[in-house]
Amino acid sequence: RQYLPDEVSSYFDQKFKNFIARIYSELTLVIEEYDDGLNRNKLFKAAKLCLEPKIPPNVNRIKINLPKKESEVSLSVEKNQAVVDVFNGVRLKWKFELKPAPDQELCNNGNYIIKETVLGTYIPHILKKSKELSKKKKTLKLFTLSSNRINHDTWQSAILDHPSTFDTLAMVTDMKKMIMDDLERFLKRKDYYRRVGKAWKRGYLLFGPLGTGKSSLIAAMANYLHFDVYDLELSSVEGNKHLRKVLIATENKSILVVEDIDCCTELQDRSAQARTASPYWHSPRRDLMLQIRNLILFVERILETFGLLNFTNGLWSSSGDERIIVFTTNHKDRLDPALLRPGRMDVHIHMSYCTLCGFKILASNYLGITEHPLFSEVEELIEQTKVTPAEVAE
Ligand SMILES: Nc1ncnc2c1ncn2[C@@H]1O[C@H](COP(=O)(O)OP(=O)(O)OP(=O)(O)O)[C@@H](O)[C@H]1O
Repeated sequence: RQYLPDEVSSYFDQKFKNFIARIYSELTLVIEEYDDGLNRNKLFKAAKLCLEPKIPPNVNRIKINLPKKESEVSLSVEKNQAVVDVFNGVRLKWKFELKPAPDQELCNNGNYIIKETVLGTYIPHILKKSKELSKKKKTLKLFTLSSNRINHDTWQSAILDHPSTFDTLAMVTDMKKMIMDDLERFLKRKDYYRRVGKAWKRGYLLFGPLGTGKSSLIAAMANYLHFDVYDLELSSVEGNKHLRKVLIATENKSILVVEDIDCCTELQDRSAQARTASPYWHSPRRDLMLQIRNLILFVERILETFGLLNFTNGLWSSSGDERIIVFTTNHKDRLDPALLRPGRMDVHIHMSYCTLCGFKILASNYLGITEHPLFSEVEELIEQTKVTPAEVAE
């Protein structure tokens, strides 16, 4: 104590403690992919993102992949291989393990096991780095529900490579600007939503005839925001419980799309099916049977609508942040008014027939023409007829 300065003695002290810790103590942290069976653990995702580029020299199994929009082959470590990361002089050993699924719900589950870790600094470092990496992410994803009966509540992803942007969209300029401004405002309003006690989400209803660009607009929104898209087909949802499960499994910063919302109940088709399937169809009691069946279908329809309202308003909205939900319909008049009220569908966008402005955008996109002597004639004609942008494009 008399001869050694404090800095020097504490340096050796620390080194000695580290040495002892290395020999005698080993801490294992387990990071499950799902925290309670439903919610994805953000740390798991962050760790996966940060560790993927690290290929240790002694690994003998490496996955290679050439993703769509990329020019370089990407490498990643196979399951059950260890990856070593060094942080502030500490070696951290990560292992991605596949647990045998306790039940089918968690068949994608896995654990990252960390040895010798520094909770206070290393984990925040991983979270920060993963945020930076995901900002740089180039490819968007389109998620659809798995058609496999066993894991029908898991989302399968494909690369979303839709070229539609707000520039290529045939739409009145003011309307485009309104949508872009609305999206921008939504992104900046995290604190506002918190302050007023509302979930940070925005609902859009796109309505209009077939081929007026509803899907193209959704793709343009995804490209503009750089958000992944979840395409939810209501016909593949088996009741409220299933719906809740699949919605909770969606990620933040995403667009949930429910197309053709007016077709979801298929009441007419189902009553027709019920009629043909009925053994009483040719019997004197058929009228009574039909009435009962129709009543059941009516109740079913109410329950489905109720479930839909429930999820737009309740659980879904509180289970994530920065969500956009887009409903599309060709028949706005057929929708339940409760579904249209503000707070559920914040912005109603009418996708209408082609205007001169839209025509000019399409002419420029398809033919590279920005001025033409026939434009004045086109202007007159386009006011007289109803033609969709899809027809003009064709
Ligand atoms: N507003 C538009 N701007 C640019 N292209 C459009 C537009 N509307 C339609 N198209 C063209 O027509 C095709 C079909 O359009 P899209 O699928 O977006 O229409 P939709 O309204 O979603 O149709 P549906 O209701 O049948 O799903 C697109 O691939 C695109 O090429």
